[in-house]
Amino acid sequence: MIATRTPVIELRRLHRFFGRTKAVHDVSFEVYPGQVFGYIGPNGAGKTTSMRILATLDLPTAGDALIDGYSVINDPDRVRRRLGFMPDAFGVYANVNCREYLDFFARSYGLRGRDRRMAMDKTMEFTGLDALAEKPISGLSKGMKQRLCLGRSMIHDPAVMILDEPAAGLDPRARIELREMIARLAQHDKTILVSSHILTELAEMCDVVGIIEQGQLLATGSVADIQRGQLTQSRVRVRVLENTDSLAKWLSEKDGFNEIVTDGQLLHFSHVGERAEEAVLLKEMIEAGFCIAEFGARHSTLEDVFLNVTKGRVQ
Ligand SMILES: Nc1ncnc2c1ncn2[C@@H]1O[C@H](COP(=O)(O)OP(=O)(O)OP(=O)(O)O)[C@@H](O)[C@H]1O
Repeated sequence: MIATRTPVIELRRLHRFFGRTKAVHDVSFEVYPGQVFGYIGPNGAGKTTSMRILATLDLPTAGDALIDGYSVINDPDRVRRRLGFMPDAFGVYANVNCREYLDFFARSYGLRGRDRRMAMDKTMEFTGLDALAEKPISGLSKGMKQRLCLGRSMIHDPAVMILDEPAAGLDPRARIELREMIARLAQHDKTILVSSHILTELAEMCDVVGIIEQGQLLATGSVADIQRGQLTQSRVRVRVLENTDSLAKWLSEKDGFNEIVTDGQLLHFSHVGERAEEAVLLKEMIEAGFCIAEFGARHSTLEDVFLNVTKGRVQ
């Protein structure tokens, strides 16, 4: 999706303190139309607190949050109409089937007559729940309950969806299905803020990520942006046509290249530093007379980035 310049979700120096706990401490970021923003952090990082403020369920201690330009403090009603919130806990409703459950939320959003029926049909079809319309909620699997919860948060066709740890507790198949649904929502021009501590899940579905810990946003940007902004650890693999041991000795005399292992024509080593240093190293190897047939580095995954960024700061 191509981002335009007006953000749909905006956090402006958001703070929320509970006594001495700084649950959210000076967090600012923007999400643009059609983007999927991954909000990543360990337990207790402040994700739910910020999302609850965006959903107008709590107020900030300082700062503001805006949906489509409307402040959660000054214009909560307008915010609610534009926003669908999927909380991390599914509300329990005894003796209600899927259709009745969605119908209740459709009516709560003021949908009447034909509009309500159309919204129900669309939501059931989107979530794949049409076959289970008459099934009591108590008999649904966790994955189906999550679909229903997603359905409830999109019944009024909001432009913005806030999804708090939607993948938590799902089996792998249900996770894949959820991921596909989120991708389809983005294709329908929804702007999505989705939280998780399951990092690899978000890497595949998000355009942008923000890493939060102890209430503070440590990094935002695309995964590649975050990697560029810091030193990364790489495992480099080199194939040299001859003199592998000489190359290993030559390399061991340089700073910053460790865990050197040779295996026939192959040489592996670790490198912590800027990516550009590896390109310089390759040039130096060739200039030193080594016949390099292959040179490649294994890139960090989002999980690596997360671990790197939050290193030593997890609560
Ligand atoms: N109502 C509250 N009263 C007091 N402290 C709170 C309250 N809500 C949250 N906190 C504290 O604020 C911090 C942030 O919590 P929050 O639930 O936002 O984190 P989270 O990133 O969503 O974590 P999780 O993944 O565990 O849901 C935690 O230290 C939590 O104990």
